[in-house]
Amino acid sequence: MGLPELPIAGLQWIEPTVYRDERGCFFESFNERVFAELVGMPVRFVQDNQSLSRRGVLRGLHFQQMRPQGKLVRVLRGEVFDVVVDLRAGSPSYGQHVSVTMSAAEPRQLWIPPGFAHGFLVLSDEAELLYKTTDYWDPADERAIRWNDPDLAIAWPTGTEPLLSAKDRSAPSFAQARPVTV
Ligand SMILES: Cc1cn([C@H]2C[C@H](O)[C@@H](COP(=O)(O)OP(=O)(O)O[C@H]3O[C@H](C)C(=O)[C@H](O)[C@H]3O)O2)c(=O)[nH]c1=O
Repeated sequence: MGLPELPIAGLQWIEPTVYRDERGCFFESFNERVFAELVGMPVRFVQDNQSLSRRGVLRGLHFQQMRPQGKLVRVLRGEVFDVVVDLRAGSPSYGQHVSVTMSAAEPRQLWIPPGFAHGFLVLSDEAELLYKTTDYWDPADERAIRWNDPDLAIAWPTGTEPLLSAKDRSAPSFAQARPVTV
C-alpha cells in the first residue's frame, strides 16, 4: 500500500530504509545528506523536541509568526492523528489542511516546511513524538489556532472533548491568524 497522499506542496514523507534481522531492526532515523537530496535543498535543524502524551490529548494547532519553524516529525511510540494547516503567505492552498495517521509501527517521518500550523491527537494509550525544528522556539512569537475552528473543519477522530492545555482551550480562531511569510 502506498504512502498517504500529501496534497499540499512542500509536505513530504521521509521513509528510512529499515534493515531487519533476527535481532530486530536498524534504520538511520536522520541523515542530513539524504534529507537534503529528498527535499531538494539543504535544511539546518537547530532543535529536537520530544513530547509524551496520553490517549485523547490534542496538542495544537501551533505555529510561529516571525520565525516559522520547519518540522521533521516522527512517532517513537504509539499512534497519532497529525494535522498541518498551510499558513504560508501567498500559498494557493492557504487555509487548507492535511491530516495523516502516524505510528511508531511505520517509521516514516513527515517533513513540514516553515509556514504551517501543526497539531496532533493521540489515538493510542500513549504517544511519544520526536521532531526536529529549523528555528528556535520563541515563546513571544508563538501563535495558536483553535483545534475545532469551523472554517478549518478538521475531522478529528474524537467523539469526546480532547484533553487540551489551557492555552489551546482558549486559542484564537483561524480568521484571526495572519499569513506567515517564509
Ligand atoms: C514548544 C516548546 C515548549 N517549551 C516549553 C513551554 C512549556 O513550559 C512546555 C510545554 O509547552 P507547550 O504546552 O507549548 O507544548 P505543546 O503543546 O506540545 O506545543 C507543541 O505543540 C505542537 C504539536 C507543535 O508542533 C509545537 O512544536 C509546539 O507548540 O514546554 C519549550 O521549552 N520549548 C519548546 O520548543
